[in-house]
Amino acid sequence: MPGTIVVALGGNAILQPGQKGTFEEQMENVKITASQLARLILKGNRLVITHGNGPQVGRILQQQSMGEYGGIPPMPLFVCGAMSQGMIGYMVQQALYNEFRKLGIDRTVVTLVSQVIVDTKDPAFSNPTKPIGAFYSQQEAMKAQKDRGEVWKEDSGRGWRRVVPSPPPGGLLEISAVKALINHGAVVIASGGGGIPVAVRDTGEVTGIDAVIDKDLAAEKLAEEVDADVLLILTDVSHVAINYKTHLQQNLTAVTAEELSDYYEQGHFKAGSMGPKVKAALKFVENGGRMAVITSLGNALLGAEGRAGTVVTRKAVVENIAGI
Ligand SMILES: Nc1ncnc2c1ncn2[C@@H]1O[C@H](COP(=O)(O)OP(=O)(O)O)[C@@H](O)[C@H]1O
Ligand SMILES: NC(=O)OP(=O)(O)O
Repeated sequence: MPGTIVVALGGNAILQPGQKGTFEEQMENVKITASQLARLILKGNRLVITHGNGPQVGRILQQQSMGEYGGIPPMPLFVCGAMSQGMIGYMVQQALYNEFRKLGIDRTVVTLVSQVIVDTKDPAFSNPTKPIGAFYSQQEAMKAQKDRGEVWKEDSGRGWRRVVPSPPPGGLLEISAVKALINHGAVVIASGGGGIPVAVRDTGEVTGIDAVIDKDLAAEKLAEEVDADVLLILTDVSHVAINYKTHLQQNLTAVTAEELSDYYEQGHFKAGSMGPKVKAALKFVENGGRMAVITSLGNALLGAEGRAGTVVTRKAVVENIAGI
């Protein structure tokens, strides 16, 4: 059944672990992603796209400190977030334009620079959890902690990454523009990297604040705002698993919000990776969304129909093809 789908693209859809992160590599990944997304449009769906920026915003931040060599002032983390929205939005926008042209789809694609309100008093500011940038060895991580006072953590058995504060998303300032563009028939790319974190000051002005919002939690908010039928979270694993990376690992296919919530409480999903995806999926269906799906990019088409990946509904109504 076609409907409005909010698609949350994981960092992997844009930059895969082990890749250097050149423009060409990222563009190639984005082209593969775009061909999947275009097929969702061909099936009659309306798409709102959001994306992660963890790998990119960390690299942009590192590039800033390299600039100091020539006396060029570095930009703060929240500006790096804005840069990452422009960079990734541009790549997705162009790749979709070219894919639509090939397939004879007549749709405008628009990227919106999006600001998301956060609470400066949130405890997340004193407990960094969001991994950004590339993966490093433990030795390199310890050195960065000592030399630069940064916080680094091990990320799901894949290596060490810098972590930064990740407060929960509040409202998206540009939401009325998102809605207007959807109603106009455009494919909208919004709230990239979870949105640029901004705080409302006493004067009522908003200003940027150093943090990286989780894109899955921001995607859920966006999905509620645009009254989406499906929240489709695309990442680098085909399923959410319980007892992940143990000999008892079991992939979840069709699961009710109640069951998934129990697994969440039991601590099966890591903070900073699968945890927020599960939290976003639960919130979406608990607040009335038809279905939330967490799966890999290659499963996007079947996933959008609840026929692949981990499919979360309020009640077990979806027939899931186990194993895909
Ligand atoms: N219980 C789990 N089931 C599946 N994957 C998990 C689980 N816990 C942690 N992960 C990790 O979560 C990763 C996906 O999260 P993340 O790297 O944040 O994705 P993305 O950048 O695509 O948003 C997977 O590659 C996997 O290593
Ligand atoms: N902002 C964010 O959540 O990015 P990733 O999904 O790339 O970690």
